[in-house]
Amino acid sequence: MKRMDSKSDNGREFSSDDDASPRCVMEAPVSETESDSTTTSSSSSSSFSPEKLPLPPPPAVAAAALRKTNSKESNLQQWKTMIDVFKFKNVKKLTTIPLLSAGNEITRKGFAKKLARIRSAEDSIDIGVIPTKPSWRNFDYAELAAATNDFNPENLVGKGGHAEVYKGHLPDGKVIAVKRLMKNAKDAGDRAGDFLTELGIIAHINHPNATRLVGFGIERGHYFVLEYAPHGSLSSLLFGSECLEWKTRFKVSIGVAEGLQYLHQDCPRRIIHRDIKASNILLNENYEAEISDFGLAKWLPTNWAHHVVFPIEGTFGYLAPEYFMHGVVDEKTDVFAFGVLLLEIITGRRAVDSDSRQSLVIWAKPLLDTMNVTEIADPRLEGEYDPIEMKHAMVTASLCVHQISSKRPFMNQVVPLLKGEVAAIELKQNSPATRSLLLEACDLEDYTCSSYLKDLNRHRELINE
Ligand SMILES: Nc1ncnc2c1ncn2[C@@H]1O[C@H](COP(=O)(O)OP(=O)(O)OP(=O)(O)O)[C@@H](O)[C@H]1O
Repeated sequence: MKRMDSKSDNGREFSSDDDASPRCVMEAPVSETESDSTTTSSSSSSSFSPEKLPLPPPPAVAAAALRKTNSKESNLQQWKTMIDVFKFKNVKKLTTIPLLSAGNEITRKGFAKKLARIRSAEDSIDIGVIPTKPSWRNFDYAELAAATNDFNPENLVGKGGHAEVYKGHLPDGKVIAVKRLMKNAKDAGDRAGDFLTELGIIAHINHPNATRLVGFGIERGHYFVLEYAPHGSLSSLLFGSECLEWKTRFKVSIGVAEGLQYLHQDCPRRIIHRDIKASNILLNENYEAEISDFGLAKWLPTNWAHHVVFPIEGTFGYLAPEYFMHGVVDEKTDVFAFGVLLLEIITGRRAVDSDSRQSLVIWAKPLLDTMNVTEIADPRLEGEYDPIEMKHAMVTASLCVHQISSKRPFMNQVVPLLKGEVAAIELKQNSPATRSLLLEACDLEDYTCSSYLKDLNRHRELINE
């Protein structure tokens, strides 16, 4: 469940290129005059003058939320304060975006160029698709407290590194999950920014295999109000006391794959999740998978092939090599994590064994290469699985955890592969040969299991330092 942050190997800082995304959310609730004055005052703290730049992108989801829900003055003030703080942070962050090459001080000209790139990427995004009448709303603290019996510990259904999740009931009988973000080491502005980014992303998503937003709360903390998933997380079922039957496992695998395909390719603004793992897959009343926890998710505009990000965040055991070694992130980072998740579903083993600290990818590799179904399958299944589905799952997992990112399939290839609608060989023949330069530099044809293990260990050392 724990995420970890770490420094890159030489300690240099890569900044996330996508500060643009939260800004889209942020600009919304402030009127033009207010917006201008806020930006100007923020900019005075930095050497760069954002007011000389093109106008910000049009309003987005938070505007819709605010228009719909905020009648109270105090509420508006709360938002405004959060927005002011966030804008200040955002401008500060933007002024310090380093160049991709290590050690280079960013120049004003370089920054302007970079920002122009960011803006042109944003401009290509059609955000007109945001629903004008969102079904979610702003909850008062009193409503959330009433729903959760004053955040009674008995209602606590889950706890992650960043949040506590409480089961609750609304007056109309709807069952909800209230995710209360915990105060962490970050300051108020960063927390508000993170909250708004996550809110913007969840509000944007509309797919049966992704968690559904009921609303949010901003009084006395930051809250997401989500549809309640009665069967909890895949992690609790897969590694629980009872054996999860193969039929459900396979259904969940397809659901997650379809949810990821939606995020990567089909939703109006492409999204990478960056923290796909068993505890972030929830199961609804029909045991259908819902991808949850968008705390690390990033917008991925169409004309950015990938990002270089810092800090490296995610969950140990699920991280793709190019990400934990070089900070390179794109949708293939999620594909790798999905491959690890598939291996967990197949084997009933965790991504990293808690005792031996052995990586599941390394353990499974020889069994995948030889298609050794009996050895790799979870012994708790006692052979009770569909061998064809198992083989499809193995072939898919094997391709997804390829050390070389460009050799991993895209999620719209994974779905038919997993369903057995296409063979791996056909996939290879139809794959486009395009490779990005940066990935080309990171991909080493002779990247072996042992070098992966070495990198993984080095990475673990860095986290523990
Ligand atoms: N909608 C929901 N319905 C039921 N249970 C939920 C729901 N959302 C979250 N949970 C439970 O709460 C746990 C923690 O939630 P979540 O992963 O969102 O928290 P987090 O602090 O962001 O986690 P992380 O440590 O990955 O950052 C989940 O693993 C799940 O068991």
